[in-house]
Amino acid sequence: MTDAQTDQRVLGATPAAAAGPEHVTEPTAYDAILLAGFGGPEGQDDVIPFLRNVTRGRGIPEERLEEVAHHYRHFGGVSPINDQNRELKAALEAELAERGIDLPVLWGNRNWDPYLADALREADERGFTKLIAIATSAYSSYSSCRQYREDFAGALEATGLDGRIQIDKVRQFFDHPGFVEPFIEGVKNAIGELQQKLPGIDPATEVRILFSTHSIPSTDAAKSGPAERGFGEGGAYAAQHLAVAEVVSHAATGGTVGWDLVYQSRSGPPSMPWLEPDINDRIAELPALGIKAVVIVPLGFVSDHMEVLWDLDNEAMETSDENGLVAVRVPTPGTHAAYVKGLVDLVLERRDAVPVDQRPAMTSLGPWYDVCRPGCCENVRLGFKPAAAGLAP
Ligand SMILES: CC1=C(CCC(=O)O)c2cc3nc(cc4[nH]c(cc5[nH]c(cc1n2)c(C)c5CCC(=O)O)c(CCC(=O)O)c4C)C(CCC(=O)O)=C3C
Ligand SMILES: [Fe+2]
Repeated sequence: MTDAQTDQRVLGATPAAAAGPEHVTEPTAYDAILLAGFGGPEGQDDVIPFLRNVTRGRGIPEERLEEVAHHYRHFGGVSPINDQNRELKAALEAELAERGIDLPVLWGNRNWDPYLADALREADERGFTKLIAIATSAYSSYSSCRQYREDFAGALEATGLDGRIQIDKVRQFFDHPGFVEPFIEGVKNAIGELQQKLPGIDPATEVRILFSTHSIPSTDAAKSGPAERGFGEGGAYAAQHLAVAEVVSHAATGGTVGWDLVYQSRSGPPSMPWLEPDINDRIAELPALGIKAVVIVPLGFVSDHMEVLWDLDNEAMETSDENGLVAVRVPTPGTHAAYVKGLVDLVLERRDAVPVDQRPAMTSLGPWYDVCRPGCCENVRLGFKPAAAGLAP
């Protein structure tokens, strides 16, 4: 580093940036990939214990738990999420093998068996000490980033492997082409499908694209992303979704079709503000605007799990129907070849410390940080707990 660069870094640096690099500049010899999932029940007896795991200490009303239990019960008490992660693991292994990359994939969940702690015990038995985690979550917020990091720290503590195993995490990948391209393809296909179903429909005036993501408490949203970067009320969480929605809309329709960012799956008590508008409320407003059909894009999710199957395919479809709208739901990335390839690219980018200007990012917000900044994605209600894969607190 020249003196000028050193000076600039010191003078221009926020305290957080001074605490360590945002993007790694040294390669790391990882031993294995840790695929970190949410977890879900696999039978009726698992439903309540799973829901208790997810909501412990979170102030989620009992009525909401009963309602969500009913969603799982409807599908035999089985969430599709674990099978989807088994398929993703197999697809990653096939992609790694094809590219001649010797990195085993270990899978562990935050909220259900196999747990993160199980994956860490397996790592230890196999002599692995450096893991690179891929969480099945693309955006920045407490629930979608920091909570995974806290659960890594909790699992290290619970297994006594803290200090012996290092867990790093690939950057939030909301604007990585591997995540974004399947949505672009999906929106293009969905508009074609609507034109078949409703011959003569004018997408520019009669179709609306609804980009849907998980609602989160407004206080969490405001604190999402690095503490030193102001993103306004919705924080990095809303800013990232808006930026990706803009890219998808432009690539799929040339920006000719109107769109909204909407939220789903709100769960806190009514007294607590969560991000809005709810997808169902927005759908109900559309007929008055001359809209005849909607494209529902599960932009906040990586697979067709319960929030997608119930809250979109069931509820939002029904609301569309009640409002006389034809609706098509776009697939999530799932095991789309571009997504699987993209996740492997993210691991290699981090392993090899690829320079920032050579990292793919489809919005001006990225490529996102490798190392979460101090205070990143705070949960004001819960305070800071120890978290791996980032700078303290
Ligand atoms: C941002 C976000 C994502 C996307 C990022 C990511 O994917 O990580 C996500 C994903 C998921 N959420 C899921 C399930 C649940 N989430 C709940 C509760 C909550 N989610 C929240 C946020 C998010 N959640 C929040 C702020 C709460 C309130 C409690 C708290 O403050 O933590 C509850 C409790 C009942 C309820 O309140 O709904 C359940 C059962 C499943 C599994 C689905 C399946 O089984 O197929 C998945 C993938
Ligand atoms: Fe959730």
